[in-house]
Order: sequence, then C-alpha cells, then structure tokens
Amino acid sequence: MKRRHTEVAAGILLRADGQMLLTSRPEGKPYALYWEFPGGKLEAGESVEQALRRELQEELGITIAAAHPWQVTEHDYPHALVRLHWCKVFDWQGELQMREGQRMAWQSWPPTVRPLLPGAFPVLQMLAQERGLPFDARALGAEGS
Ligand SMILES: Nc1nc2c([nH]c(=O)n2[C@@H]2O[C@H](COP(=O)(O)OP(=O)(O)OP(=O)(O)O)[C@@H](O)[C@H]2O)c(=O)[nH]1
Repeated sequence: MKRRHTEVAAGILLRADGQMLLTSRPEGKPYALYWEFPGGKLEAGESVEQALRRELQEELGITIAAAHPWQVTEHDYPHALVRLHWCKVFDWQGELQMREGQRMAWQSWPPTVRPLLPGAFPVLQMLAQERGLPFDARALGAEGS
C-alpha cells in the first residue's frame, strides 16, 4: 500500500551575518538529539506558514514575520514518509528560548554540529549550492552517500 506523506514545515532562520539556526531534537522523539532545522508537522487545515509560525512559537518562543517558501524535499524514514516544506525566515520577534529542552546552535558553513538529521541533507546541499560553496555529504556525516 502506498504510504501517505506526513507534511512538515521547517524553518531556515537566517541572521544578517548569514548564520543559520539548528536545534537538537528533544528526547523521546524519533532521532532524539539529532540536529535539525526547527519546525514540525502540519495540523489539519493549517498552511505551511501557519504551522511554522505555531511550531516556532511553541518550541522557541519567537514570533516570526514572513516565512518565505523556498524548497520542498522528501525523506523516507522507517517511521514516516515526510514531505518537508522549507521556508526561509529573516525576521522574528522575541528571545530564543528552548522550550522543549533542545539545544541550539547558530552555524556558518559548513555546519559543525553532529549528528545531523538525514532528512535535512538535501536542503543543506541546496544551501551550499546557493552560496557557491562545495558540499561534501560525507564530511557532514551522511551515510551511504
Ligand atoms: N523539524 C524538522 N523536521 C525534520 C527535519 N528533517 C526531517 O527529516 N524532519 C522530519 O520531519 C518530521 C517532523 O516531525 P516532528 O516529530 O519534529 O514534528 P512535531 O514537532 O510536530 O512532532 P509531534 O508529533 O511530537 O507533535 C520528523 O519525521 C523528522 O524526522 C528538519 O530539518 N526539521
């Protein structure tokens, strides 16, 4: 039977100096402690932007301005087939608070935190391409690439 996609909104928060925000997944979730872009699943009736705004409020305590839709990628995990809607976010209000006990790290290129969530690899590659930087998946810890 064809698996249904789980729709996910993920935010690439970018500071004026070009650094991006990565956060670690809370304990108790699949891939706990892996680093990812903050975000989460769409709830019934929500748009990507609405879901992202809600998730970043819940997880990080910030209120985002515009979410700029950028890319859509997919990843097939044993626990779910996810479709990731990536949005860039340049403006937000409030201080970052890790409300779910996550860790946070502002990262320049290449990101140094490990391990990185496999579903974030394609978008990391796109970010590198956009900046005209070399991308070496193995150096980022990707298996089988
Ligand atoms: N937020 C986020 N999720 C990602 C990324 N990459 C990636 O594969 N995912 C996947 O997208 C899904 C997001 O679901 P989640 O469990 O974080 O969402 P949630 O906060 O709504 O979870 P909940 O079910 O506990 O309410 C997970 O299957 C996760 O593995 C990423 O960079 N950021």
